Amino acid sequence: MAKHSLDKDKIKILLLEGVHQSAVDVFKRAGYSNIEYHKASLGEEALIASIKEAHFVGLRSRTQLNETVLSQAEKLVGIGCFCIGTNQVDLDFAEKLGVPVFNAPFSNTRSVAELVLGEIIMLFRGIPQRNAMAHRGGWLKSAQGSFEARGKTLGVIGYGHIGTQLGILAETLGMRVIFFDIEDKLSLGNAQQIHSMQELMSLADVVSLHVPETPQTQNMIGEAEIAYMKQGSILINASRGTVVDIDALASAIRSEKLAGAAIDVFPVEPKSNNDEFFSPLRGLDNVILTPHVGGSTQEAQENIGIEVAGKLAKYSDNGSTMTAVNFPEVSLAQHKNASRLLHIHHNRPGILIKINQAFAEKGINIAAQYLQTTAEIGYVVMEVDSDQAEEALEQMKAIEGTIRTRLLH
Ligand SMILES: NC(=O)c1ccc[n+]([C@@H]2O[C@H](COP(=O)([O-])OP(=O)(O)OC[C@H]3O[C@@H](n4cnc5c(N)ncnc54)[C@H](O)[C@@H]3O)[C@@H](O)[C@H]2O)c1
Ligand SMILES: O=C(O)CC[C@@H](O)C(=O)O
Repeated sequence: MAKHSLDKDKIKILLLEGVHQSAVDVFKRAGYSNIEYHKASLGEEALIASIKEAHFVGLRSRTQLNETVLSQAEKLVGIGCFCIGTNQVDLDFAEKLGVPVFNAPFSNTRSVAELVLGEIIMLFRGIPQRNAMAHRGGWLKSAQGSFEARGKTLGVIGYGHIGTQLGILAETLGMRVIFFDIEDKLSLGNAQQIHSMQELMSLADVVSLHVPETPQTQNMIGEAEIAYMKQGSILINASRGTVVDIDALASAIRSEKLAGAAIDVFPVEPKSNNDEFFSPLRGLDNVILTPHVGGSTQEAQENIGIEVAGKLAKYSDNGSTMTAVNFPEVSLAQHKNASRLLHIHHNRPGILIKINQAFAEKGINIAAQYLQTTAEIGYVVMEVDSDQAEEALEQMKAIEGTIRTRLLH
């Protein structure tokens, strides 16, 4: 097991939003016992108080790691988003601080695809409104507005990990699948790429959104886009709440332009299960409202816990940053018979030369060296003899442009 310049029991790991026990198990197996665990997200004040002493923080989609919070997190070494989305973290600011952000890009994608498939069937059959009526004592036994999914067209917007899996699942029901993506994508099954979103929306019986939150996807579906959709079609959003203009959707449901919708994500979501959920969609029986649970299955959460905790423990133990979303990616095996120095710096010309010069002047032998950069920062990993490591660390710290350094024995 790697020795650290800081003992492992002094490394504080802050876990928020009830991340799965599998994450705690991974950290404990890796020797990290100083874990502060919270079942819910923390308000900004409490978050700042807890994150101040934390070396690693793990969160899901509710916690906002903005500039104000990150500025107070002076000891922070790494961030783990125990989900796919990373929009809740100010990634650029974290990068400037030299803090890599990791996520779980695949682990819950099947869960989302399965939920959406189920919603497609339910909405085509008009089940949400029949269910709601039955709960109120009504009885809506009629084939009116009730259809099979077979033979209908599914339009997927954002044909990534979720969109592709949904497409394959929908084809097994006999649906025709078309998709729109800003990238040219390999079509799986018989799916067909459509190069205009407007055209896709006018062809599909059900449109399902699977795009990330970006400036381009902000309110991507509003009144004008809904107007292109087929009369009596269905809209599903399990991506991010900012993608759909909810007022426009509510009025399309009321006017019966759309026959139904399923929405899992909202522009403003309650901070905890004890807070009230407000939405213009409340009370519309043909809209399935779910509390951002697309990826919330036992299978997904357990796998995410293992994946993200594993990435954080690895970065802590040996400096590996593979799959970090805001940071130069370096894949490193465990170091043996040497100490490893990690140097994060502003990406300016000549820094590596300066480090090498400083080491040469002090007679520090470099056993291995790795460098990766982004436009903003550079990440150098060096291996030196352990008896020269402290001296090497001092030399590195003195280099102009250094953001932070770490020493792993
Ligand atoms: N509801 C949930 O619980 C839940 C769970 C997991 C993921 N998500 C959300 O779903 C999103 C998609 O997940 P994924 O794993 O499929 O991501 P992904 O990155 O694999 O796929 C996203 C796709 O969207 C495309 N895209 C990006 N911008 C676009 C645009 N403006 N127009 C059209 N296409 C665009 C990309 O090229 C990519 O193919 C995530 O970003 C996350 O926000 C929600
Ligand atoms: O678990 C969560 O809170 C977020 C789930 C989902 O939106 C994701 O981004 O993976």
